[in-house]
Amino acid sequence: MTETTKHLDLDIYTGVSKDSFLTEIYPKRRPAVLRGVDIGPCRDKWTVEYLATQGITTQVKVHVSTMPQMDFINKNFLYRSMPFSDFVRRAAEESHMEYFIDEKEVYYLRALGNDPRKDIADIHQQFPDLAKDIVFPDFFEPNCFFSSVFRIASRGLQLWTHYDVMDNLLIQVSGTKRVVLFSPQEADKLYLEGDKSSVLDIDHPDLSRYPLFNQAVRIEGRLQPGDILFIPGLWFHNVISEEFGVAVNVFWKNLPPELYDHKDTYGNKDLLPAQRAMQIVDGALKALEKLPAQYRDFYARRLVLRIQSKTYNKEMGT
Ligand SMILES: O=C(O)CCC(=O)C(=O)O
Ligand SMILES: [Fe+2]
Repeated sequence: MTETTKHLDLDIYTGVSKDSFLTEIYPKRRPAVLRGVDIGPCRDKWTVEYLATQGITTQVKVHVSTMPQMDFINKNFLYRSMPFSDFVRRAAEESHMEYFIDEKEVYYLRALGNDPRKDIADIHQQFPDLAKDIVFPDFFEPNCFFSSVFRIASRGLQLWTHYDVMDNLLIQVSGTKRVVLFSPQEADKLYLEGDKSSVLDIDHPDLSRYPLFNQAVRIEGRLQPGDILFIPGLWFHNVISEEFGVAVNVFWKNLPPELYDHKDTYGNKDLLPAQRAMQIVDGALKALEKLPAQYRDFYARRLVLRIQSKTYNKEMGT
């Protein structure tokens, strides 16, 4: 980290009830750690030994990486399928007798639906016995529920900075995690490729390639077992599992249902009006191609100014 990095601590709230969440925390639309909320018996029950007795016949598709920092640009990971019980054992061990790439490889599970193209991840469907051990906070209307996703990581694993479109409660059941978040308003400093930031090493960014990165305000904290991290939709997050860790996150549709893409099984496809706007911008860029470079540059700047003056939310300072 260089000196120019602006860093804030994540807010931590204790004694959170449905009422205090909805009146004091949720309306701020800022990430927050909720500490001490009842998450059910999973906290004590979900040891490696116990989890490894579950899901012997349930196949999971996992990321297998040679390096803890997963790289979606140079693809230093593979996808492999294995029984859930084997996966848990492997993710919890430091060195493997059986491996795909090398004995020190690390693993990450982001659970999927039964048919990943059509079905949405829901631990009640894929892991009904384990689902009995976890209680989701009743902070949103049950009919807004979208998915519940097992996230299990080897020690050291770092998930790249990305955003999801729905509001999210990330329930950390075991293991500690370092989380870094950036406001959606920092998007222009994050060098996005779709929903991900191409800056993989957020602690030592290559400033010759990503000169603005350290100007983004980072909000940082550490999740402990039992903590719940509220991640408002569009907030960027980067996660390092400091230990083998088990988490479940719950996405819900916090906006009217017709705004969401019905083909989205992950909770990360852009909202329909945003998709349409991006297609229209692509059309505008195509139209500008007919102009010589100097003119294209000028009208592109005018377009940017027009978009900024008509849409940027001036009240939302970071
Ligand atoms: O904790 C993790 O493994 C990643 C969490 C995440 O990306 C999410 O809940 O959306
Ligand atoms: Fe996410």
